Parts: sequence; structure tokens; C-alpha cells
Amino acid sequence: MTGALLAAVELHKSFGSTRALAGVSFSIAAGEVVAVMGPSGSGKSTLLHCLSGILAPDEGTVTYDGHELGRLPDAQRSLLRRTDFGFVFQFGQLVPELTCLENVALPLRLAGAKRKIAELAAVEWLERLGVADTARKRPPDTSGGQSQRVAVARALVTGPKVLFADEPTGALDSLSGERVLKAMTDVARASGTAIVLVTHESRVAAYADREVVVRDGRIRVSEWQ
Ligand SMILES: Nc1ncnc2c1ncn2[C@@H]1O[C@H](COP(=O)(O)OP(=O)(O)OP(=O)(O)O)[C@@H](O)[C@H]1O
Repeated sequence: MTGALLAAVELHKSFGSTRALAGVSFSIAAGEVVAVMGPSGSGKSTLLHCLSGILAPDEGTVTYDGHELGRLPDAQRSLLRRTDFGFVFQFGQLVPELTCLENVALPLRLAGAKRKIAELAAVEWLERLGVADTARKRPPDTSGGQSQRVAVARALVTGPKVLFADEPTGALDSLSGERVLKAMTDVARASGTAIVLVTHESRVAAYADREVVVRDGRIRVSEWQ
């Protein structure tokens, strides 16, 4: 675990009688892209939620940058999530009434940035993700692939250290899915952001540094490099 930015040790999590995690250990270094694969119901999303402090494990610890998440007061854990973590989900995370530009600027506005500064940064991130042309459109008027790139721009605009992506291409056809994965991993690598990427995308190997496979709430490690 030496050099890990984020490390989980022996996580257990049950929902009633359903055991979602049965002793998972996981670590990711700064700037590393790790794909989390595995069958439906194997515990991937639960792992991601525990790693990001959204969910508390029943047993085990999650340590981020020297802080054990379970020992932080709620307010500090929420602050950490806003400042150091970014999130991309399968769909539904953009505000449909706002333009794509306003969506990307929103996290900065909520953090207190002036409109002009936030919008300048948003334009830059839309450009990096190759969707500058969506700036004045609302998400429902863009394609699924464009929306996901906008969502990635919004997740990265605050400069997080870790991006948690849960099936970010799950609602896309395989070609647009691959394009979004490539754009997301290229841009995160350029900015030194680590990615925990839960995906079913079969060609993910091309974009990740490492793959872990979750099966029945446990991890099977298969690495390549
Ligand atoms: N909030 C919850 N309440 C009850 N059971 C849950 C809850 N969240 C997850 N589970 C159960 O825990 C197990 C692991 O679920 P999880 O969503 O982590 O799997 P997954 O690998 O992400 O699945 P998928 O690929 O289908 O999204 C499943 O049996 C699921 O039904």
C-alpha cells in the first residue's frame, strides 16, 4: 500500500442479509487509472461508494491522503468529497434546465467563484473534452456521448485528486462509450487525476493502467502494464 493516495483495507458491507463486500482491500496511487470490473451485483458500486466516503463500511478502513475517512466528522468528509473527489455516473447528473456551460461552471459557483471566472474555466474544460460546441445547449439537446463528456468536464473542473466513475459509458453504444473513456482518461492523466472506473466496457484495457475484478464481494486482481 506504500505510495497509495487512497487505500481500503478489508472492507465488509452488508445490506440486511445481502453481503455486498466480503473483505475487499484496494489501493490506488496518485494519477493512476484503475478499472473495476465484475458481474452485476458483485459489489462494484458498493466498493466505489465506500471508497468515496458516501457509504460507511461495516468493517474495515478507507484512508485517503493520510486521513481515515471513518474517523473524520461528517462535515469534513463532505468537504473532502467536494474538494478532492469528482463523480461521474451513468446518466442523470446534469441539470437539464441549465446550459452545458452553466452545468460545468456550477461546482465552482457553489464553491464561491464569480460567474465570469467559473464560466471561463468551464469553457476551458468543455474544450478539453472536445465538446465546446455544446456550451450554449441544454443537456437534453445533446447526444448521450456529448452529455457524458460534459459530465466529465463538470467532475474535473474543481481539480479533484480522484475521479470516481460508475459505469460512465453504460448508457452509450460501444463506439461513443470508447470515445468518452478515451477523452476522460486522456484528460484526467494530463491533469494528474486518479480514476476509479467501474465499467463493463470490454476494451477498457486500452485506457486503464490496471484492472481489478470483483466477484462475490471479493477482489481478484489481474494486472497488466
Ligand atoms: N442500498 C442497498 N440496499 C440493499 N441491497 C443493496 C443496496 N446496494 C447494493 N445492494 C446489494 O448489494 C449487492 C452488491 O451491489 P452493487 O450495486 O455494489 O453491485 P454492482 O457490482 O455494482 O452491480 P451492477 O453491475 O449491477 O451495478 C447486490 O446484491 C445488491 O443487490
